[in-house]
Amino acid sequence: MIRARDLVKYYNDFPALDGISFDLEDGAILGIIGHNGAGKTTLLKILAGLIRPTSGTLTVDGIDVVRRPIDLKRQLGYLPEESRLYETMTVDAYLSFFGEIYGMDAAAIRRRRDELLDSLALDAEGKKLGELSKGMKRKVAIARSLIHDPALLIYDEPTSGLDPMTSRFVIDYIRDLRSQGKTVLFSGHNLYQVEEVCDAVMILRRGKTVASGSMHDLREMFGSITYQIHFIVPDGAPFTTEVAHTEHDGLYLATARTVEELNRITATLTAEGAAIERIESQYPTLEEMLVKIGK
Ligand SMILES: Nc1ncnc2c1ncn2[C@@H]1O[C@H](COP(=O)(O)OP(=O)(O)OP(=O)(O)O)[C@@H](O)[C@H]1O
Repeated sequence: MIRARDLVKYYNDFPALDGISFDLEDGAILGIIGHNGAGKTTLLKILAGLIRPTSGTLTVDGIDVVRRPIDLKRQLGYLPEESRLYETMTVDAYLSFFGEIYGMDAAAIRRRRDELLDSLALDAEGKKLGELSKGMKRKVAIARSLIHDPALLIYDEPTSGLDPMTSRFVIDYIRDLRSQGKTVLFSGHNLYQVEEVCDAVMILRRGKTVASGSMHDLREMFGSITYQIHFIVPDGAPFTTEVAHTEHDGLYLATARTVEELNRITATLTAEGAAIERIESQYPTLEEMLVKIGK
């Protein structure tokens, strides 16, 4: 369980984070989104114990991360926004090196490394890190974050710069990590992916949380569902209605904002001789929410 209270981070006199609080249960995925410079990386680095907040408290499973960041290391896997890999090392040597840092024995390292390379579909036999594609490098960095089988993963823009296929693979992989019981916090600019995979989303703006919760909570917060009522009217029949609507090539469309309004409109239209063709629910997307919030 992560418990953050009133985290503040100043870079000189600039408040990059300005009072962030949240709780996150084990085994959940939290997506952190916001415009460039909103404070996502700063928050993730604090959560990973890499930088200290100017003030505020943070505990992960009872460990005080601000006071004892080293104690968190064993159960934490961190993927930086840009991971610098040791270009001349092979993948095997690189992952072994990090396994050793975590005190794993050679057999355990080999087992875990093979398991990870297999699950990440990474075939880099004998290749040096400097010879790998961007997608392969990202997968190596993900394998590195998982070598010691940590319970908490903090991923800064895990799919940034990846092609759609690799990006999808990484998102599915993150989903699998949750099904293994791991807790994942990640930042991203691909809002569709965040929306798809996260149990909870936090929207940052200028170092503050402007909204957070499940996608359901956020949709409610940002103006809930609208219902689009598509209907047709019998050929040649004169059709007049009080219901506000648009018409294009014989296809009519009316919009309702509540279930009550939806029921009222469909009843009225039907009584007036229209046939309801279909009703579509429309939710505000994360992208629309970010646009609404502004920079
Ligand atoms: N080491 C630093 N020294 C001074 N200012 C910094 C430092 N790191 C970040 N900042 C500033 O803090 C603010 C938040 O930066 P941060 O990298 O956390 O944002 P972000 O939301 O991750 O942005 P992006 O989406 O572009 O990666 C920005 O205004 C940035 O310029």
